[in-house]
Amino acid sequence: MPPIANGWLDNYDPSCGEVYGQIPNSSKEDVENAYIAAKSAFPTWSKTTLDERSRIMLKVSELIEQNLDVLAEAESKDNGKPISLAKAIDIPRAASNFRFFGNAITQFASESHESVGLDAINYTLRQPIGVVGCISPWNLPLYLFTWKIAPAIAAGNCVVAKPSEVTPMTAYLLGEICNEAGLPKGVLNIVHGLGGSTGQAIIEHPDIKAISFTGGTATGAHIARIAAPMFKKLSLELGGKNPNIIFADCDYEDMLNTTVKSSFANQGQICLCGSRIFIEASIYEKFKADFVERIKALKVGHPSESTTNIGALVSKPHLEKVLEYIQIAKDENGTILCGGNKVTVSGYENGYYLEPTVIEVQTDDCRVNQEEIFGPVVTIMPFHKEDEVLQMANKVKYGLSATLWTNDLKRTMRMSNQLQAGIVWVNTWLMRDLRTPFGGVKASGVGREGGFEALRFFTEAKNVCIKY
Ligand SMILES: NC(=O)C1=CN([C@@H]2O[C@H](COP(=O)(O)OP(=O)(O)OC[C@H]3O[C@@H](n4cnc5c(N)ncnc54)[C@H](O)[C@@H]3O)[C@@H](O)[C@H]2O)C=CC1
Ligand SMILES: O=C(O)/C=C/C=C(\O)C(=O)O
Repeated sequence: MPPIANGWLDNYDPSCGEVYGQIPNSSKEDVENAYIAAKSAFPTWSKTTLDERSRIMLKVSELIEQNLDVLAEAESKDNGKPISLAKAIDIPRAASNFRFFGNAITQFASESHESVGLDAINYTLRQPIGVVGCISPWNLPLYLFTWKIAPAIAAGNCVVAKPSEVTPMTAYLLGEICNEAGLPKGVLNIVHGLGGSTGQAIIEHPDIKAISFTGGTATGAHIARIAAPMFKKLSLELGGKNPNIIFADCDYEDMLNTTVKSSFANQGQICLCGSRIFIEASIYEKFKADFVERIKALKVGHPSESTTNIGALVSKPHLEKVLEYIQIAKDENGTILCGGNKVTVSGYENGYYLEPTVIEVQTDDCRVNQEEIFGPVVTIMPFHKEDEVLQMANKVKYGLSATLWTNDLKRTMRMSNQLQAGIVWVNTWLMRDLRTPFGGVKASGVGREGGFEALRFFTEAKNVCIKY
């Protein structure tokens, strides 16, 4: 539906820097209408059988898979990521999110507790909350939008959902798919628009009782300030500055291949990317030479080219932010080992392309090692001792994920226990099992997504105690 106040926003194609469409800039009134539609759908949807909810969600998943090419092209055009990546990762994961939660809801069980000796039994209901808000970012648009919506509707809620204004296209297409799959009207209400107005209207809405948000830490803090005094349930998945810790005893080739991906996949715009690489001193010089050689070989190019490894950054302001950090690195006496410059792609001269950049830093407390850059920029530095690297790994305000490369089991256990992170990967990166808890500590967020954690978030526990 067009926005009531007829406000529109330009939508850019980052691969060429041109406007290619317009999206609604929804007002508070549009959000209110979305809320009213959700509220009226809730009594029926919350009583719809689990089998029927599951059937519709599996149909959505199937339709996402059938529309793989269209969705991947749309995602790539909106975001600048290589089409090959959208086809291999983003869109299949969006389908998995619906399939996973469509199945999970049929296995979700509540608990009972017998009060032995008191002749009483307690059972705990897990009731849907009502109308909930889902707000997602631009880096993995459909992947993260569906990661929130799927558990919310599986649990029987109705949703007001806002994708990022920077990458709205696949959310729009998902709406059509949900209609085709037979999701009843009002269960999912997608509103487009700016964070500060449309998003703000969602978080301020007195009757939207839970907010699931993924995005920047500053925005997360703002949302918490508004939502906490209203006693909303909050799930905040925020930024990261994740350590990638490499010991000399690791499987070197495997580590090198994976580290290229964990540094630069999706142009480094994944909150889980390992942006601070710490290497044991005995293999530092070898790693430095091999890594830089591999990064120099990556091809920056138009997202539609099958040979492109690194596409365009998502927006001009974001490109400028990342370039500022490269300047900060130079000012801090960091050494740019490769990259650092904008790239001009022939025929797409105004696109937002940047070389993958590796910076050698002297200390772990410089700004480029402490602040989230969220682009194709990583730092490297050597370490000598386990305690030393553990201390550096933990000495940031964030605590989302950490990656550890070692074949020493005792060290794995010691480090995993002490790393301040919600997720630790050992000898792998971004290996996802959707049943596992997903989220961060410290400034990386509050709450956990994934599996039954997400279904618990999107339900209220009510205990019933019966004396017999
Ligand atoms: N997944 C992650 O960890 C992400 C981290 N970031 C980080 O955040 C920085 C800023 O990027 P942005 O695009 O500005 O992210 P953002 O946090 O502002 O945007 C994420 C979502 O929140 C919405 N939003 C913004 N202000 C809001 C408000 N007041 N109320 C409700 N919703 C609101 C946006 O419209 C978007 O849908 C990035 O440079 C990066 O460092 C950005 C995107 C994703
Ligand atoms: O759930 C996942 O597999 C990945 C999530 C990634 C983000 O939340 C992010 O980059 O913001």
